[in-house]
Amino acid sequence: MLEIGIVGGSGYGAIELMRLLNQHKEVKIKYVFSHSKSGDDIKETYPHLQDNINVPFSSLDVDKVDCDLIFFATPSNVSKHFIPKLIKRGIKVIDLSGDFRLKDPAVYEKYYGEKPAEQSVLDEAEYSLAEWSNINKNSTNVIANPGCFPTAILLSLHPLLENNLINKESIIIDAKTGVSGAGRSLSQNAHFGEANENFSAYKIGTHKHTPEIEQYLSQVSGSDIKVMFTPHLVPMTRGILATIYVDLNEHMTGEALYNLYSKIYEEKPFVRIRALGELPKTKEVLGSNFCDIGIYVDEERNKAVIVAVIDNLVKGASGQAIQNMNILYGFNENEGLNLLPVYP
Ligand SMILES: NC(=O)C1=CN([C@@H]2O[C@H](COP(=O)(O)OP(=O)(O)OC[C@H]3O[C@@H](n4cnc5c(N)ncnc54)[C@H](OP(=O)(O)O)[C@@H]3O)[C@@H](O)[C@H]2O)C=CC1
Ligand SMILES: CC(=O)N[C@@H](CCC(=O)OP(=O)(O)O)C(=O)O
Repeated sequence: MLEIGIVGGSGYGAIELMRLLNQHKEVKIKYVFSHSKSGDDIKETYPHLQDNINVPFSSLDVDKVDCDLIFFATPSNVSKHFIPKLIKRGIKVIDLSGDFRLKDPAVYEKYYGEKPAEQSVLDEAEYSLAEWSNINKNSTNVIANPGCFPTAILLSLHPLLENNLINKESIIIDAKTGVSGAGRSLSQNAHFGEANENFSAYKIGTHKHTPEIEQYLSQVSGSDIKVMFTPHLVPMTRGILATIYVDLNEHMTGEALYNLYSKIYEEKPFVRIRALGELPKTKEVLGSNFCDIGIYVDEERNKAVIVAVIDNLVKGASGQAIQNMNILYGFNENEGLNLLPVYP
């Protein structure tokens, strides 16, 4: 059994890790670390976990912790202070935060407003969009789990850039998220009175996921890619829907693009290409690790519109982190993640 620890224990990402790992056949949750609730019984904070997660919240001591792998489900500017020591002690790490996603420290500093991680660890960290992962059990010690918006967006755009099908300057991304994307701690935007019956765009041009998206797409295409990315907050708890507009390089039918996506994702169990004419809805992936993608080609205007949905807390965070763990250790990629969406 792989022994694991979870940091950020009382947050949404950690709770979702516990829900999913509880039915994973290859792992045992040895520690749930919490800096605010150390010593408390988990069920005092989360009664719904009663009798299922039987370890107390504890404090992380990097010199004493003894397990194989640690998930960090903490805000940015936390994991980078612990990870260098942990990997020196032979403990692998999957980081759900953004601390190790951006390779250029100056870009991290600009978008996160904080000092970047130690350069050597930043260099060795693997950004792992699970469907296109390069991780390897022998050499990977730190996995940077992608952000929630980038997950839906990069799975949608990867096939187009890899096959040089679009004008690289034409990418416009209009994305919507539910409020759980902001985490469990209180913030004015996620407050019921602000979010309920309301709909707003935010952080245009300044969102930290813009450079993350550009970094990945530039690697796939082999040239410098810039995108227009506008996130929106919608009054729902979970879910992301990204609508992506691109100019096609050459005339293409909807059927041809659908066939290309279907072939590319044929062997990837968590990406479902929806039938032509069908557009996915957030509830159709709720609680699951699926990313559903719908395709539309406007043949008159030579444009394609790709619509992708994920559950931000599963495929956008904890589910993908477990998928990455499965790939890293050679477990069945579906292990712990064989969940159909909750509907309605
Ligand atoms: N919510 C989402 O949809 C997604 C989140 N992410 C990323 O995953 C990470 C976790 O997100 P999420 O669970 O939603 O966030 P939450 O705010 O719900 O939880 C984060 C937890 O981290 C712990 N924490 C907070 N501050 C500190 C600190 N200074 N030092 C140590 N621990 C701290 C707290 O738990 P405790 O007090 O118990 O230690 C807190 O509950 C974030 O980096 C987020 O950006 C990524 C993709 C999607
Ligand atoms: C609603 C809301 O605030 N969503 C968050 C989602 C970010 C996230 O969770 O991803 P990271 O891991 O990159 O922080 C945001 O837009 O910043």
